[in-house]
Amino acid sequence: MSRIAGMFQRLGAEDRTALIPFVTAGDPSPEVTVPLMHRMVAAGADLIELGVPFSDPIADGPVIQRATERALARGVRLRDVLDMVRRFREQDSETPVVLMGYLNPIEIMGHGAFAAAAREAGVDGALVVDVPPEEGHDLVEALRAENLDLVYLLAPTSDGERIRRIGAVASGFVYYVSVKGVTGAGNLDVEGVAAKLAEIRARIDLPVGVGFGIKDADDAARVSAVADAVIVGSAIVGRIEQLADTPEQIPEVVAGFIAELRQAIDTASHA
Ligand SMILES: O=P(O)(O)OC[C@@H](O)[C@@H](O)c1c[nH]c2ccccc12
Repeated sequence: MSRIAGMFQRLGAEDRTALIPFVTAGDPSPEVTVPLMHRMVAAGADLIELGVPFSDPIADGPVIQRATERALARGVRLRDVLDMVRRFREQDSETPVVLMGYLNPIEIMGHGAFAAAAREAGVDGALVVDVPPEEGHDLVEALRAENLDLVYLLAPTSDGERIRRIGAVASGFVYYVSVKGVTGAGNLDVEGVAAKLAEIRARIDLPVGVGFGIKDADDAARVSAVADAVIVGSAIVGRIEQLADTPEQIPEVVAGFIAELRQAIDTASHA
């Protein structure tokens, strides 16, 4: 069983919802990321979604775009991100790591080379935003050959046919984007999310993570009542941005926020 499937199975048995923080690798500097990942796990993160910096991040809102710019300014590239995961794995063999990124840097490395290097570094899966499920893409085959999970995005606009198509190729979990637009958007409609999740679950037998627009403990609690995982990006990355000049404070402040989210989720799912 994959590390991701194992994590969801373990939490499911306890009737708990997973907490998935997103951070951009190398933001605000390369040294911060690995210690930050460990602190997030200690504070209650169940899986880490690690963003690979890319110069044209079409799906990302301003907060994550600025994080990407900080990381790129420090020269952080795909190889460096893999290296961070390798170092993270020296002390953590349990927590799944999913890389979130865009196709271009992967194509430059080569699909097969990327998949092999990701596997070897200890990556568990990838969410490649600009690879749609209908393209029987080489990358998909390459990742599958290395037993890496493939995470796909579903949106409020995804119809039954698209949900079915994604169900045929996805593994690990599927990511439901709870609001239209880019990351960091507002207006979380939990009832709308619940209705769409029922439609997804009728067609896909995988855990469903929900992200986009979850900005505090209250949002996390409400979403955790309906989702298998709560994904939080911009609210964390915004805190990192505020501490960009005092990076030594980042792990502690982010861990404090993660602990708050964790507690809200556990209280809500046991309610
Ligand atoms: O930032 P938000 O609104 O909390 O949403 C999570 C999101 O940032 C993270 O999962 C993510 C970052 N970049 C992405 C690109 C596509 C889909 C998802 C993402």
